[in-house]
Amino acid sequence: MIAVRLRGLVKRFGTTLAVAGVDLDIPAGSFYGVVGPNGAGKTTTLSMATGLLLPDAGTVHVHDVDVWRRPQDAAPLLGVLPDGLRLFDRLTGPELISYAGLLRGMDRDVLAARRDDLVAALDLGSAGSTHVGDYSAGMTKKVALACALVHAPRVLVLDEPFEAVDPVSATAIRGILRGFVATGGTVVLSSHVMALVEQVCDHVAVVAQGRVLAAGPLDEVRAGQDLETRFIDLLGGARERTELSWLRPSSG
Ligand SMILES: Nc1ncnc2c1ncn2[C@@H]1O[C@H](COP(=O)(O)OP(=O)(O)OP(=O)(O)O)[C@@H](O)[C@H]1O
Repeated sequence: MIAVRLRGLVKRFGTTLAVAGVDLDIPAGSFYGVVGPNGAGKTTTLSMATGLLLPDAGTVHVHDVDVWRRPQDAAPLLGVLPDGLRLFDRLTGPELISYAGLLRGMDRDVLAARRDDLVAALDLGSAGSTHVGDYSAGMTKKVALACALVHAPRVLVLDEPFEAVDPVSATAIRGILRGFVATGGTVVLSSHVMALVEQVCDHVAVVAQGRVLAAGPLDEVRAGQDLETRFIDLLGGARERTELSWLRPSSG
């Protein structure tokens, strides 16, 4: 069963072809990593896959629901942690989670119980009545993740979920995501940290210049190498380094 099916996705920004025809099948129950260099088109692809950015061409299906034709049916299936998300700065973390649940039309009692569970699981309680606008980058990531989880979606799409998150919280998040996948959920995440992708993901897609260079089960894609080496191979080898000869304290 396919959880997310992307076909022929294209997006241009002016003269920049950010996504140049992406086809991808993300199996249900997989922990899927999307990796690629800066500017590869990961964020643009995930934004189109989750109904946040209108594609110029192509289709997106989440559990056979066409995201762009039936957004109301697709929304309950999806939990999204977008890149650079703007949150309501004047709410506390728990208020923001409640707000996300109310927008989803959740029952208030169910919502209150889940909000408390999420605050405990993601260690957000220590922030007390601090407004989200005053949160650290890692705390912001965690509260945004809580908002993506509160309605118990079937597919989670997370843009750089571990960025700026401390190791203790990262372990907690990994545990939550692994439990979600173990019970039939699907996680799609983008990351620059190959070691993390190798540790948590069972499938991976390598994206560059808006195209998928390789995709499938992790072991197939890395083909006996570690993911970082394979990634650099796929991208045509490490770029030649420009020597910054002026940046040598000893030469001055
Ligand atoms: N709103 C926008 N307007 C103009 N160009 C954009 C916009 N969003 C993305 N781009 C361009 O599209 C290309 C793909 O960007 P995208 O953010 O999808 O890459 P990414 O793989 O997520 O990169 P990173 O790893 O650096 O976050 C880049 O060339 C970027 O400059």
